[in-house]
Amino acid sequence: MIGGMTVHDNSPDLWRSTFPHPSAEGSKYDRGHAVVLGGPMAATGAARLAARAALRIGAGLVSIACDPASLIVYTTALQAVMTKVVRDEAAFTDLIADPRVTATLMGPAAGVNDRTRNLVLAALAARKACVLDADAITVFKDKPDELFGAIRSPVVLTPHTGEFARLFGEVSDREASALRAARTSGAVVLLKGRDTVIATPDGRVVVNRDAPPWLATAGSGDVLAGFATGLMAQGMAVFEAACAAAWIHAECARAFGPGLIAEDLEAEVPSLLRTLLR
Ligand SMILES: NC(=O)C1=CN([C@@H]2O[C@H](COP(=O)(O)OP(=O)(O)OC[C@H]3O[C@@H](n4cnc5c(N)ncnc54)[C@H](O)[C@@H]3O)[C@@H](O)[C@H]2O)[C@@H](O)CC1
Ligand SMILES: Nc1ncnc2c1ncn2[C@@H]1O[C@H](COP(=O)(O)OP(=O)(O)O)[C@@H](O)[C@H]1O
Repeated sequence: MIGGMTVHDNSPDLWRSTFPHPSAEGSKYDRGHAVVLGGPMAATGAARLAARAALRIGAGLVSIACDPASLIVYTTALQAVMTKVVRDEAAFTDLIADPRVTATLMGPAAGVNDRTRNLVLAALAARKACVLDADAITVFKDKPDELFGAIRSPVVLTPHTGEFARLFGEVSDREASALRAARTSGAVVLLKGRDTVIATPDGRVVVNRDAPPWLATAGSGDVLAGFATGLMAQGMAVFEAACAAAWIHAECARAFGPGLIAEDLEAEVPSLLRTLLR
């Protein structure tokens, strides 16, 4: 108990019973379809990292929704991840209206502009499981209430400390700040750092402690967002998916060791999954 809050340390005991297991009879469609918003031509890496992470963690299908100009980059750089050209908000809304689309990820290198803002609002209007990271958070810095008012479905916000401050004010006590933010926004808030705090609007608080320092590397947060999205796409509840993603993310970094770059994280997933699914 800290300051009237009960805070649990993250461990598979908290979420293993709801971790998605592929069914023997199922097809890829039974494992969910995640749609990741791609960044523009000059900033495709973050969405690519996230999309591959979502696939690696078990989503049956992952598509990157991209503008026509950047299609060539995504299609040549990715194989198992699919690409869908999205010219405008209406096309994005149509894409995610497919009942087989089960989760969306918005924000990694999307750009801080009206397009990102409108597509985030479109994603939230679809009322599907949704992860909002990076620019999907920053783009609402002047109008956080507009974002909070649009959150009516299972949503995870994954800010680093700087992004957190843009919506909620400076972080003081990390657990109390994350809990306050979850209550204010109506979303699960995953506040990243060495100790990552995951808090829900109904008062649950979990801390994933002592991630190795080499996890603080460019693109690592994009991989984390992809893990959470891939788990939610498979139907895992939003809080449990956020906790599982944070735990797996840190364990992948621990397993790889120093010298890690973001691309290395997903290679550690299969051995962790073998243990978790046993
Ligand atoms: N390979 C890629 O294409 C990558 C693209 N990225 C994208 O680059 C854009 C900028 O991302 P940034 O994460 O630099 O964010 P921002 O540029 O939005 O914010 C960074 C600023 O926030 C402040 N800050 C405070 N606490 C911080 C913390 N704990 N970690 C980081 N910054 C903190 C610092 O003043 C820092 O200058 C985003 O669109 C992001 O998705 C990054 O994800 C890195 C990898
Ligand atoms: N000192 C630290 N020790 C361990 N992990 C850290 C530390 N600082 C940040 N991290 C982790 O590194 C990741 C960085 O994510 P983020 O800030 O979104 O970077 P990016 O936008 O480059 O992906 C987060 O998962 C965070 O929890």
